[in-house]
Formats: sequence, structure tokens, C-alpha cells
Amino acid sequence: MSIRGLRKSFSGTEVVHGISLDVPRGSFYGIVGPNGAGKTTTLSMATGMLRPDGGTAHVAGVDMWAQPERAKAGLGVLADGLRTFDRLTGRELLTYVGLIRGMEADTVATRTDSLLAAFDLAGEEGKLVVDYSAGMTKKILLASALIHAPRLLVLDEPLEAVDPVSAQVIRKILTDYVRNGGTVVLSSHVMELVEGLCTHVAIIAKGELLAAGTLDEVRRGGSLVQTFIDMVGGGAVAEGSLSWLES
Ligand SMILES: Nc1ncnc2c1ncn2[C@@H]1O[C@H](COP(=O)(O)OP(=O)(O)OP(=O)(O)O)[C@@H](O)[C@H]1O
Repeated sequence: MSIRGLRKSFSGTEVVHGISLDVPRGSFYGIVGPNGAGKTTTLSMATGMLRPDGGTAHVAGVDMWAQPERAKAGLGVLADGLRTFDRLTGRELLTYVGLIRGMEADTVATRTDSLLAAFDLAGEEGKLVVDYSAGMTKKILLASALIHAPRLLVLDEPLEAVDPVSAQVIRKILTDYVRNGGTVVLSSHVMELVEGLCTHVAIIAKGELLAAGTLDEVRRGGSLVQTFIDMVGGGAVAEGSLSWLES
């Protein structure tokens, strides 16, 4: 994936100021940044969900906004807060997503079985997605992003609200996926996760790219948390400003 000069304004205020980033094929790319930095906005523009005000995004050489159908064919997306067809059961949702991707019904059925089992949702398959917990919803949406076997996965906060056992399962699925030639881009606030999983990392703050490269290039011998805090700046609470909280 390659993005060049992506910009976006909401109500006249620019929140992404021309971000460019190259994600090498086969990399596991972590995007980190403080709340409101512009990670979701940037990933939404790169994956064809939010029209940029300027700039371009290419997936496997295909221009996302000029040829969205072609660009999206090899892409799986887990968006943050995106609504889904939640009046379907987990099995129905996976079947629906597989069929609208143009896959054969037999293949959809086989992959649905294996995804429900892999994400430990097989026992819940009769439940409507609207009644799923936050972590279960994350898992079924991740399964939906995988059913057409994309070569690139873009995941916004894939482990948020997920229990430790499921998180371990998701980590293993993603690591195997990259080992077998896939490319993953994920945003996260959890530095340990990014340091443990990712080969590359980008730090975004206030709508700008502060650093990008391999994990070692970015953290330069230190920890990612320290690099992040040094670049983004600390968030000290002024002494006494919450004194009313003290008993
Ligand atoms: N639809 C919208 N309308 C108005 N402002 C928006 C909209 N979407 C995002 N913003 C603003 O754009 C900025 C960047 O938001 P974004 O969600 O991209 O940040 P983020 O880095 O993903 O944050 P977080 O880590 O908290 O999820 C924020 O100031 C946010 O309020």
C-alpha cells in the first residue's frame, strides 16, 4: 500500500495534513499515535471509505479512488466503529460477505466453518451479531475481512475489547498470515503489541507523520513507548488541577 499526500478537513478544520507512507509487501505495519491524531481518518481514506480532499492511495499498484472495485478486491478491512449488518447471525454475516465478494457458495460455507471455529465463535453462531459483546463483534468483523483471502489487511484497533485468549488467537492468525506472504497494517494504542508483532511502525500525531520505518529504525535502540513519548510530548497533569478529587 502506498499513500501520497492524503489530506482531510472536517467543517473547515484540516485534521490530516498530507500524509505519505509506503507499506512494503509482506510487512506487518503498526500505526501508532495519540487519540485524535488522524489514524482512523487516514486509514479510512486509504481503504476507500472516506474520500480524501487531496492525495492518492494505491493498493498493489491500483489507485483506490480511481478504480475502487479493483483496489478493494485484494483488501480486507476492519474499520473502527463501522456499522455492520448486525441483524444477521455470525454465520449469516460471513455467508453474506462471502457471497457479495462473488465467491462460490461451497467455498463460502467451508471458509465460514473454519473462520467460526478459528475465532471460537462456533458456539455462538445462532446469535444475532447485534447481541454480541464488543470483543465478539471485533472477531466476527475480522473474520468477515478474511473470508475472501485478501493479500492486504487493514485493521483499525483489532485487539481493542478482545479478551487475552482471543487476542492470542488473533495474534497467531495475523502472524501466520504475514508469514505466508500477506501484508498487515494495523493501528493500535498498545505499544507492546506493536513491538511484539510489527516489523514496521509509523508514528502519527496532529495529522502529521512524525516517523516511519522498520521498528529498529524508529525506536533507535530505545523502547517504542519512550520514542513515542519523546516525539509526541508528555501529557503532564498540572499539579493541583484535580485537587477536588482528593479526599
Ligand atoms: N466525521 C468527523 N467529523 C468531524 N470531525 C471528525 C470526524 N472524524 C474524525 N474527526 C476529527 O478528526 C480528528 C482525527 O480523528 P481520528 O478518528 O482520525 O483520530 P485517531 O487517531 O483514529 O484517534 P483515536 O486514537 O482516538 O481513535 C479528531 O480531531 C476527530 O475529532
